[in-house]
Amino acid sequence: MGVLACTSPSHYSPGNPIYDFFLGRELNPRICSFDFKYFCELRPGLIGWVLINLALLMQEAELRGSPSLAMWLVNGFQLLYVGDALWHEEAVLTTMDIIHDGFGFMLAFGDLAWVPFTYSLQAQFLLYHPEPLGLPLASVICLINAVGYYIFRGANSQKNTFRKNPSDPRVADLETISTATGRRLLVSGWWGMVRHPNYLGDLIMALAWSLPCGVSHLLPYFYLLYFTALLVHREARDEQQCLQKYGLAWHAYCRRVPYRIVPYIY
Ligand SMILES: NC(=O)C1=CN([C@@H]2O[C@H](COP(=O)(O)OP(=O)(O)OC[C@H]3O[C@@H](n4cnc5c(N)ncnc54)[C@H](OP(=O)(O)O)[C@@H]3O)[C@@H](O)[C@H]2O)C=CC1
Ligand SMILES: CC(C)CCC[C@@H](C)[C@H]1CC=C2C3=C(CC[C@@]21C)[C@@]1(C)CC[C@H](O)C(C)(C)[C@@H]1CC3
Repeated sequence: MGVLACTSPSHYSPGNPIYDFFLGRELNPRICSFDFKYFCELRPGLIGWVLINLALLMQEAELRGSPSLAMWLVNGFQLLYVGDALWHEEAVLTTMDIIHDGFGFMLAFGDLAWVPFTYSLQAQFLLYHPEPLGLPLASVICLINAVGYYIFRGANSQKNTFRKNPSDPRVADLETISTATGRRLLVSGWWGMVRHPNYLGDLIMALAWSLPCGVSHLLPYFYLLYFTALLVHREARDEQQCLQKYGLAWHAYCRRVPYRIVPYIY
């Protein structure tokens, strides 16, 4: 990839071939302006995930006459998530994958295979294990998804708006801590509640995607379990990077906002 790239800095490598294979050597492999990592992060995997879900919904309609309410909910929630990612496409440029991680096995396999085939597990499960779902429970699940989405979107938009233009009226009144790099850290609003409010919203949505499948089987909860492990690990990596970037200011932020993801728990 390094040979093909026109302008790609190398990703930090400790010289360990397994690490290099997993996290990649190139940070942004490109052919001129075509950035492989940026393209793969959003387009093929996320669109493939929605198409697989839709195919499963249509197959259920063919098998049982019409798609079940549970199948509609799973399709609707995940379509909202993917639509949101594509609508806010430029926000992906500030994620850890784009800024820090190389385009190695983790992201290539993760984006192109893992996301479409494992993130559609709930819809696959519903096709083989139909789950009757009444309107009251469906409404509660919709509410859980709406709360998760509200936190996820609110937190991500607040940070992105602040990073783009700190004097934007939507964020100008928020309290901040100055750092030695000149960048400021938000300490009120969503980012004053926990240090990763966007992860909290994402996890609440993950729960809402599994609940329509009932509680008789662990399989539909695979995403929630995997995602919790991924975000706990990701949060620890991000803390390390922020500590390196912001030093004492990061310590001050941690004292001011002691919880990482879940208020009063973690
Ligand atoms: N569905 C999925 O499979 C996955 C989804 N996600 C989602 O992707 C989104 C992005 O996640 P990710 O890239 O991990 O991390 P974040 O979007 O949380 O970004 C972390 C960065 O934000 C900045 N930051 C941290 N605290 C503050 C603060 N108080 N004020 C201002 N800036 C701050 C720091 O960078 P700097 O200061 O340099 O700007 C830090 O490195 C999340 O919503 C996550 O849930 C993530 C992984 C997988
Ligand atoms: C193969 C391994 C076990 C794990 C691979 C991890 C990857 C699948 C994830 C790492 C970060 C991701 C993000 C999204 C999808 C999953 C991967 C690639 C994301 C594009 C999903 C949609 C969101 O709105 C987002 C914020 C744009 C996400 C960015 C991080």
